[in-house]
Amino acid sequence: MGVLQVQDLAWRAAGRLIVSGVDLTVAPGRVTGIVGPNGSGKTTVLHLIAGLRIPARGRVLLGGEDVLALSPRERARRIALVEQKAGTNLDLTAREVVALGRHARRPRWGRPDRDDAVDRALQMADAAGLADRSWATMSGGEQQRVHLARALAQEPQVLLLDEPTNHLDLAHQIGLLQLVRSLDCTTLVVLHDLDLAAASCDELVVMDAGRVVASGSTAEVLAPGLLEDVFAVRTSVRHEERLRVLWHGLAESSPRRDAG
Ligand SMILES: Nc1ncnc2c1ncn2[C@@H]1O[C@H](COP(=O)(O)OP(=O)(O)OP(=O)(O)O)[C@@H](O)[C@H]1O
Repeated sequence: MGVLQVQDLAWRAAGRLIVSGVDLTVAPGRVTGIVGPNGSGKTTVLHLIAGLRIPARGRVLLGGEDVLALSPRERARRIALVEQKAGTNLDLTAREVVALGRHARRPRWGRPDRDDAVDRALQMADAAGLADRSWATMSGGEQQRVHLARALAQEPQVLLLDEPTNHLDLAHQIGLLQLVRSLDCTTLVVLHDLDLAAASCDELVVMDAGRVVASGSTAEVLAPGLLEDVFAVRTSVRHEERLRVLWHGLAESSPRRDAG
């Protein structure tokens, strides 16, 4: 399993740079969180890493190989993305949605063997009870668990998660992040909840206005001064049985926001 390296990444749309100068490195098996205000470029970075967008500058290397040089099949065997908003209009059951994740792992010719990976993935995502339910009738949180199962069924080296907990109840939020930590995957996860990020990420990357403004170990990065600057919120950071971020209210003013 190779290291994930993002080097000097930039992407342009509608005549403006949406992200630029983005560098990050995720070691095999580590969980790195990306945090930042709305519109700061987090989803764009995940899409660039997944090879869904072509960078204006820079590159993404997985184990030293440029992800854009990989065939779509090879990319799907190595990288799985759970999108923030992902729907399908097709009338599929949850099991059929998860089976889509096996596409790149099936033999190209001949009948596929019975594939236990779909059941395993459904169980890991606590979605086995949903297997025969219609995708279209599921709640947001149920759909989110099935999407995670689809990504797990890919058996990827790199797991990219875009706000994977935003529809989940608290037990499933904690369960998902514990699961992610237990996987043998290199994981990059976008989170809005700084306390969940504190509890579950080895490293953090903070984005603001399309740039990385801080990165490093979670304990180093989560400093109230930086959080006030970037998020315009007053916080305190506690080292209790785990690292915790508590918010106290909006900041009076923020130099970074006021400048923007
Ligand atoms: N195809 C596009 N054309 C024009 N602008 C775009 C396009 N895609 C993204 N953007 C803009 O780029 C900026 C960054 O978007 P992105 O979705 O990466 O942010 P984000 O940090 O993930 O935000 P959020 O926390 O709200 O999900 C936003 O201002 C968005 O409107």
